[in-house]
Amino acid sequence: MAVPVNSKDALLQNMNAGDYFPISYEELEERAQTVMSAGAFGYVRSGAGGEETLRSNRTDFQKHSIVPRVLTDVSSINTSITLFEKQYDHPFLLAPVGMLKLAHEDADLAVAQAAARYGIPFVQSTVSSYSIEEVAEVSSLSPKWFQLYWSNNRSVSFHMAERAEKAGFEAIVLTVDTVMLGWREEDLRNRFSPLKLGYGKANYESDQVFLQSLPDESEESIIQGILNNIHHPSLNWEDVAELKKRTKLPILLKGILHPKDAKLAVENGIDGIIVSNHGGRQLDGIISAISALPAIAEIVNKQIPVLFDSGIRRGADVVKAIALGADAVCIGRPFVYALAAGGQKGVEKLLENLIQETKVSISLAGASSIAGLSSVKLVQTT
Ligand SMILES: Cc1cc2nc3c(=O)[nH]c(=O)nc-3n(C[C@H](O)[C@H](O)[C@H](O)COP(=O)(O)O)c2cc1C
Ligand SMILES: CCCCCCC(=O)C(=O)O
Repeated sequence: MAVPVNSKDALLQNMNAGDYFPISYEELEERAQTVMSAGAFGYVRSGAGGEETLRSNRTDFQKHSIVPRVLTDVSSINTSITLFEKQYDHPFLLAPVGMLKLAHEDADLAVAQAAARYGIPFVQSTVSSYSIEEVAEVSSLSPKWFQLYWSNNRSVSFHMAERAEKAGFEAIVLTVDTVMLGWREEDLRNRFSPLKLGYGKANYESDQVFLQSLPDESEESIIQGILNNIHHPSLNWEDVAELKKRTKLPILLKGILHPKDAKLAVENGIDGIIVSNHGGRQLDGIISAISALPAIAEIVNKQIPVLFDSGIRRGADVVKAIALGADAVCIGRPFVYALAAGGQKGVEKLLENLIQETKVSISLAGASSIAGLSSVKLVQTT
């Protein structure tokens, strides 16, 4: 399958394609709903509480409008970015999403291979459906980062980071907004718990330090052990400092929304941050991620990379987030739905469309590079 190089090629390719594959986020979500169980789909789609934040992640994007420039010669577009001294062709990563077997049997293996095809970093979750080593095996030469969920037993956290480093992962993303799971009404309604179903156990059942902490290695003990480990309300800056001492990899904190925490991250020598509200899945009623971004970008002032997620659905969203100060964005739910709808090929199709739509959006905004987006004007409406 050739990768389209502009919107005309994409249109032709789509016209010649056999089966229709959903293009928009809305169509993808609809398709995913038809192939996933109600519990699994509800888990992916939903947000915490009354889903106010899930909604504002989108509606606040719509409050920012691009004021495009014309006659700027956009015949040559460069969408590459550099993070931690490595260059990537596209300004996006795939956000960590746990328990991907809920969407497709091939889960992380399919997604890692799709991302590899475009040189897009895949961020593997701690609660992934395949282990760190299994993902490394299918994507040995391509960029991948590891997302760490802190564990009550610190030695388990340090050991997971060590395994990721050994397996060739290039950064550690420590998620700091999920010290406990948010109040998720949809899952309560559906009586749905993917952790209890065992979809997120791959990294635990293959971790000697974790296994040694259990009374025995039965399935029941493993699941109970994960549940005990994953609830980690005491996580604090000292733990982060300790983690930093234990790994050579850059560490990013995911889930930063307050400028003071962004400042503390810089002061504590953290290598990067991800502005995110976890896709509205943690605390409901909090600031949308896009509203939090400008003040954080301002305080960080380019000292470390600022990544962004929660609400990216289209190329124009990528333009807006970068114009508001992000260095790169992470894609979440769209790739989960694409995985459910078409496995690895589905994720590839999504990425192709997103790459293409982002290029078109950057060009039509009047810029020709990611750096050029910082001077694209946005106006805010209420
Ligand atoms: C089903 C699902 C599982 C997720 N699992 C994780 C996870 O294991 N670790 C993590 O840091 N974030 C996790 N996230 C949050 C994503 O990394 C990301 O912040 C979020 O999906 C962004 O919002 P969006 O999907 O609406 O764009 C998960 C999100 C979803 C939808
Ligand atoms: C307390 C950690 C459970 C992680 C579940 C995966 C996740 O992040 C999610 O949003 O769901």
